[in-house]
Amino acid sequence: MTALLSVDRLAKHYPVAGDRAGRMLHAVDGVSFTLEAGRTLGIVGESGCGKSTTAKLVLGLLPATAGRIAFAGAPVTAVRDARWRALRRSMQMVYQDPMAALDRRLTVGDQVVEPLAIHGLEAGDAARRDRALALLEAVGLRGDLFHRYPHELSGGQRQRVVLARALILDPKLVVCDEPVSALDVSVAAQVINLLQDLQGRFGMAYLFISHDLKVVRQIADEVAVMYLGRIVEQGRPDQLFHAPAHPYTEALVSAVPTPGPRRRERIVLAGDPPNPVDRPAGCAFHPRCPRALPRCRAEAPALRPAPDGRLVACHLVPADARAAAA
Ligand SMILES: Nc1ncnc2c1ncn2[C@@H]1O[C@H](COP(=O)(O)OP(=O)(O)OP(=O)(O)O)[C@@H](O)[C@H]1O
Repeated sequence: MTALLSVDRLAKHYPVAGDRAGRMLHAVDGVSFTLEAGRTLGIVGESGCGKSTTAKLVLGLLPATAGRIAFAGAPVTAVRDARWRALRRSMQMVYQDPMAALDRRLTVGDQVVEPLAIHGLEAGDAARRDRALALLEAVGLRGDLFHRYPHELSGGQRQRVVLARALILDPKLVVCDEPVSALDVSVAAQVINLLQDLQGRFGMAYLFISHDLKVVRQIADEVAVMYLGRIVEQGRPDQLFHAPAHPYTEALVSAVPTPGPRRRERIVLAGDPPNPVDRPAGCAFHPRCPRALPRCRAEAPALRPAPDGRLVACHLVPADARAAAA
């Protein structure tokens, strides 16, 4: 079966402004993953690890330095031709700040139907209105908000409008970049529930980006942990939460408060993430790793399957013997 989205050794490097040595910033540095139709892949990691850049590359909003992206079997590039526009209909984006995504001068109803006009899919006025009302209902908004303006809504309501607007094109993939980070905890939980409900109803896949492991755990079928432009661990949320294998995942998980007696001791990592211009030699995590070995300073670990099927890039984690022999 062909994956809906397949990303192969994707990289995005930026020249460092004014750097005489011609050094490059490695924002994304060889990321590979696949996402099946109707599933959710979460991407987590600290600020600056390359999550948003990965999202923009997947959507064809930025040209990649290297690597390949295929969506429904067709290559994704950032060349804005007719094929790109057709692909973009099937891939929608939901950002952190709904106010920035909405046009202050348009009513809720007009915002929701606008993508139909942008993509030349205009039906009659009545049909568009019915479709918008159905989507407002699907995202849990009352029809009487149709004539309201974004500033008259709460943050949670605005994010629901953004979702209705994304869904009117019937996308196969919705890239959600920190979609609930700007919302209060209880509203964020409602929006996460709504996202799950909408996926059950409409069947789209989510690429769900967040710095918040707790949120990703709730929604994702699979989680990829990024560190300095690379995936360091990828597996099911329960695997990563109950027994994180990479010391970086372990530190992230230890920072998530858990109720009850099984409280973990929080692992505080030394220092900030290193600069992606001066990527440390060997494993990029070794300067902050509490368990680094001499080998970690010299040799970059590959992302390999562990015996339980997850992928881990760490010299401390034994590889699956079958995969190692292959
Ligand atoms: N246009 C650009 N030019 C140069 N460097 C960039 C550009 N965009 C991003 N970067 C750098 O690439 C790295 C990855 O950035 P990115 O925004 O993808 O990270 P992120 O994990 O999404 O972080 P955040 O959660 O803060 O958005 C950072 O070091 C960032 O400064």
